[in-house]
Amino acid sequence: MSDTGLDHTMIQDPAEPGFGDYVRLFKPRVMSLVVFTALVGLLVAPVQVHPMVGFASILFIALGAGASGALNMWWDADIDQIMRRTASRPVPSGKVAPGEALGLGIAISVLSVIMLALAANLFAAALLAFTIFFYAVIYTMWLKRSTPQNIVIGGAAGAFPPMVGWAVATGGVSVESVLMFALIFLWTPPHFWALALFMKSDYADAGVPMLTVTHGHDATRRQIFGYTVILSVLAVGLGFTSIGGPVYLIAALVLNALFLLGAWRIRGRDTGSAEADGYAVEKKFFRLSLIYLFLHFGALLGDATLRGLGLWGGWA
Ligand code: HEM
Ligand SMILES: CC(C)=CCC/C(C)=C/CC/C(C)=C/COP(=O)(O)OP(=O)(O)O
Repeated sequence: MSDTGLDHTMIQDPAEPGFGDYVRLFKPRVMSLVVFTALVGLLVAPVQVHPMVGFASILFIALGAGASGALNMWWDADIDQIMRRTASRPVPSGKVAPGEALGLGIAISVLSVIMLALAANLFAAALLAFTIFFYAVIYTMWLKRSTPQNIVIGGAAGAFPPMVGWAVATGGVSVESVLMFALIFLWTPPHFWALALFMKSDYADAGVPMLTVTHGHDATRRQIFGYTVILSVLAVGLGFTSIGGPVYLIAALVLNALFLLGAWRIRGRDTGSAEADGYAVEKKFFRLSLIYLFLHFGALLGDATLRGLGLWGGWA
């Protein structure tokens, strides 16, 4: 056993890993939305950066995000091996050796932070370093296996990227960048717990104390609704700041009405009714959560474009 609790005898000798295995080590699908929120944070900031600086910064943020994913996969290989959804990942399936995942994760993390400091500024780089540390150490190594509040607190890691993007452009923090952080922070519990409702047995088998496992489905349904109410207020409020505008406000009103409706329907169900329709409502809500976040950030870009064209002058 390693200090991660990973029984390496259960993992086959790493066969020749292909390029695709290394790509999967970096959790590209999840990280694509993370990187998009960082890009929006950078583009909606009141200071314009040179396109080359912007491009390089996003590349280094993407590398940092991917590297933190590799560190997560290295540490979690023992539980990923148990869960059906994750068993075929490169480390638990034996395609990439644990030491290689760790080495790549550390090397690329350090490289991404140094390169962001050189391309943009020290503050943005420090924030990226903190985000990587938060996801790989605070969430993955500490909270995930110790508390059902794991994803509430740990979710902060996924919320930092737009602040990093904003910091690339401005070198600092603002009310707007904190509100973008809060949007993702409050979105993470409904996003994840909806999935946990239809994946409970996986986490229980792996001994991960997700809320569904420790407090049951009914409590999780109530929590999803509670977070969605607070999220909706904040999401609409963001529309009245300097980065909001008509595009965002219309999108936020529609998306939050749909999200609230979905959360309300989830709250009104019990395990029996959910099992009867194969968790259709929860699965739909999870898919909607991805569209929800993508469109909120996309709409912020829409208003930034209107401002750039002189078609929208702000609320004041
Ligand atoms: C602690 C916080 C979070 C947890 C525990 C979590 C968990 C998950 C899980 C278990 C999946 C299932 C599919 C998979 O394994 O790829 C998933 C999917 C996804 N998550 Fe999250 N998530 C979190 C935060 C975020 C954040 C902050 C973002 C982006 C801003 C995000 C974006 C996505 C996307 C895009 C997918 C779909 C991936 C696909 O199509 O395969 N998640 N999430
Ligand atoms: C810039 C930067 C460093 C960004 C990091 C962004 C970040 C923390 C994203 C978190 C999203 C994510 C994959 C959560 C999965 O939780 P999990 O790892 O418990 O899920 P799993 O069960 O699928 O492994």
